[in-house]
Amino acid sequence: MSLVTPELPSAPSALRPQHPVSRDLQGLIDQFALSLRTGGPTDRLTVSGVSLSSGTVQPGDLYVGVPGRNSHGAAFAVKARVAGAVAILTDEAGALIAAGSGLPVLVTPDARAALGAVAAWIYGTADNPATLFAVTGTNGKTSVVYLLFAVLKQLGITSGLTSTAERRIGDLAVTSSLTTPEASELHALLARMNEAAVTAVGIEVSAQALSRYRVDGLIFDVSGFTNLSHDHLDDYASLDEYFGAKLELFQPHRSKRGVVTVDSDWGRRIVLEAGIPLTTISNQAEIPADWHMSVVGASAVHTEFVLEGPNGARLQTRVPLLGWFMAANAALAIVMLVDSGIPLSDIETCLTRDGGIDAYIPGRAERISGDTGPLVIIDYGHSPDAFLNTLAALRPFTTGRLIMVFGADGDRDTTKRDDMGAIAARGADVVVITDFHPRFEDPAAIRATLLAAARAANPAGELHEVPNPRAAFRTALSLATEGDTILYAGPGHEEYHEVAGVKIPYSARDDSRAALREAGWL
Ligand SMILES: CC(=O)N[C@H]1[C@@H](OP(=O)(O)OP(=O)(O)OC[C@H]2O[C@@H](n3ccc(=O)[nH]c3=O)[C@H](O)[C@@H]2O)O[C@H](CO)[C@@H](O)[C@@H]1O[C@H](C)C(=O)N[C@@H](C)C(=O)N[C@H](CCC(=O)O)C(=O)O
Ligand SMILES: Nc1ncnc2c1ncn2[C@@H]1O[C@H](COP(=O)(O)OP(=O)(O)OP(=O)(O)O)[C@@H](O)[C@H]1O
Repeated sequence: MSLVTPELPSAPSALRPQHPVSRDLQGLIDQFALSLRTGGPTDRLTVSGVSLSSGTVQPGDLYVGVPGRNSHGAAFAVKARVAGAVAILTDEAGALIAAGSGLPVLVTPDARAALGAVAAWIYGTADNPATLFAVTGTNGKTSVVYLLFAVLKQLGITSGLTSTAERRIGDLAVTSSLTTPEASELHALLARMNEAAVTAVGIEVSAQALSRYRVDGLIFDVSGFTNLSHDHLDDYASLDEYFGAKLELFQPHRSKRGVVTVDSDWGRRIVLEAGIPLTTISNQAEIPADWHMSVVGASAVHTEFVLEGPNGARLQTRVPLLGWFMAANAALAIVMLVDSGIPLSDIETCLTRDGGIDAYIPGRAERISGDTGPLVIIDYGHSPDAFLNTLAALRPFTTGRLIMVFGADGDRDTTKRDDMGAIAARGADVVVITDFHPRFEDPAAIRATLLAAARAANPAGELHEVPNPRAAFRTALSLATEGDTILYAGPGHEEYHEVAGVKIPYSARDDSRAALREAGWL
């Protein structure tokens, strides 16, 4: 039985503490040396929460207005007041915009930079009683956070997580929007977790979160690094800059200690440039590291591995997930737990009792098919490296043809598309190119780029272009038979397809299950 089922209840109220705090607004002004520009007296006002968006303001909130790509948040001060905000915190430019809003206007030089500390003060989360784990890297963050959660549950420890897929407080699940919540939401969530007696939290930390102060006001107990490869070059000028954002997690103002995968030059650079004590882990025997993971057995539904560490430490266990990289993610999670003070022997005892890690990770190398028909895997991979890894992981379990369905998302890093097309065409026998969140880009142009790259990489390869994702999957299924594998990469756990600003309901998991049933395979 899987540890976590996808059908858990969704409860947006779980993102806020159930027992709201009440903080004196004047105390906030004094604590952060804020200047009061306009508005009425503040001496009797209290604050019970904080919000970065007028759309999420709850009565009693401090509304924080920051400049964005489209507008200055201060422009929504009236909306925030109507929703119940008691004051606005903003910058000098915002103070001018919010002057007539009827809210007391508190000014600080950079309101986004102040948000984490302010939210921690309001929610009382600065000295968090829970053990805080952070995970960063291009691929594997969500998986490691879920694996931490799973092992903690098997150890009997009530834990929480924030990830691209979900926020979790014990068994309660809430759908996520951002990978790492804004600081206002993160501290509210941690306060809610404290109420629920959560004693360990896994937090997925994107590079964007580090660059945008989203994890300010916290110091992580143990931070993990998976890997770094081409992604997000729409946000960063170079891979070096992207790396620099992630490196910050391994400095003393962010984390107490770290566990770093040293299989890449990027991991080895963290070892040289970090300012905190580090433990190293490698998935390759020849690379020197404190811990080594090696895969000792695999099927299409599980991966068995051995983890060996200092002083003869050794653990052999399995994950109910496909691919060496899931074993690497599990090994990283286990070493992070050991570095937080949990004895390896305790972990071994419960994993042996349960026959391995009891984890379910929505949309990550997730098997959709049953016992007959083609093997169907839905995966959230949308970077060249993720394609490379999942295709390589699936090949040994494919006696027939490996069919890959994928697209590239619009309004995101366009420079990775050539590699995505080329890797798919070289690694799969049949490629079906479809649309995947074109957003405001022309979907036909995105497909044309992928098709050209795929054709150039493998001129003799079988290529199909099917714009509609539902139809694309059905095309793949019509080409498949027993022994074949279909890898549908991109949508993972997501429940919508985003076209020109509209989120059209679409679950690749549900739809591909339906298609398998229509074809008589399920
Ligand atoms: C590019 C970027 O970082 N955008 C973020 C930014 O939005 P923006 O600059 O477009 O904001 P805006 O629309 O100009 O609005 C300015 C301010 O007014 C507020 N506002 C706006 C309209 C309104 O009616 N009321 C209101 O209060 C907004 O909340 C915002 O604070 O500020 C918003 C909140 O303040 C963020 O939610 C939003 O993240 C968007 C959704 C985003 O996609 N971010 C990406 C880059 C991201 O962070 N991705 C990583 C994942 C990386 C991975 O794949 O691993 C992540 O951690 O999620
Ligand atoms: N350790 C790993 N090394 C390389 N590829 C991986 C690893 N773990 C996962 N992947 C691939 O990356 C995809 C995304 O995995 P996951 O969601 O865990 O990563 P992520 O870093 O959280 O990405 P995102 O923030 O976009 O969700 C997986 O579906 C798989 O294809």
